[in-house]
Amino acid sequence: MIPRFYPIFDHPDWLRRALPLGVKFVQLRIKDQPQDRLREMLAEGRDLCRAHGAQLVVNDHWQLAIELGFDWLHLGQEDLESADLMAIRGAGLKLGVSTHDEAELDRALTVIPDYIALGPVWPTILKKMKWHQQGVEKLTEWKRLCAGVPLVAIGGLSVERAPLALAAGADCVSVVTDITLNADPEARIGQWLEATA
Ligand SMILES: Cc1ncc(COP(=O)(O)OP(=O)(O)O)c(N)n1
Ligand SMILES: Cc1nc(C(=O)O)sc1CCOP(=O)(O)O
Ligand SMILES: [Mg+2]
Repeated sequence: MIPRFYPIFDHPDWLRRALPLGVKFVQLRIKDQPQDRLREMLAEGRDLCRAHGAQLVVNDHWQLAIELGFDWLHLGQEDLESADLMAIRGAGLKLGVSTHDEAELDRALTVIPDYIALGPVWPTILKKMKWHQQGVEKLTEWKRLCAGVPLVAIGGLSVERAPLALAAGADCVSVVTDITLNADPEARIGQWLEATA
């Protein structure tokens, strides 16, 4: 089973702030960086997480996840199209997969993922998406359809909404802007840890 709290950050500097507070499962979601810089940032994140006994999930960059000896990878449906799943599994990577509708869930289940993410449960301001808001009822449905695969709720989560997502069936709650746009991110992470303990 994965930890219940799963923040996502776009720079290892965030890990320097979050890991000492007790975050144990975290994603680096880095877009639009040159390959060399990306490699440096991921390696830095890997070393920071190892030093704190935390698990780091790499978003998107499956070749670098293999090259840098990561344990976890997250792929969306489009990422799955081009990823070499044999190589990913051969490297021992655990795999999380995004889903937004039943066709995507069916596709995700074929790769025997280590978690499935459903989103956006609430509207998100982080990125433009085809889906507006899935609602917590869909988490309950997904929990049943996931047949034992851990379920991650993502999209518009906040400290206040996290208990609703967990009560509806999510095993884990994932979050970006409720932390990164907060005036006091460290204090907000503390509230998240308390709400998901
Ligand atoms: C935990 C988690 N869930 C969903 C996503 C989204 O992945 P994807 O659909 O590939 O979109 P991008 O994040 O790559 O823009 C995620 N990263 N993490
Ligand atoms: C990266 C991502 N993926 C989503 C999905 O539904 O697949 S929602 C999302 C953004 C999550 O950010 P916030 O917590 O700020 O809403
Ligand atoms: Mg992706």
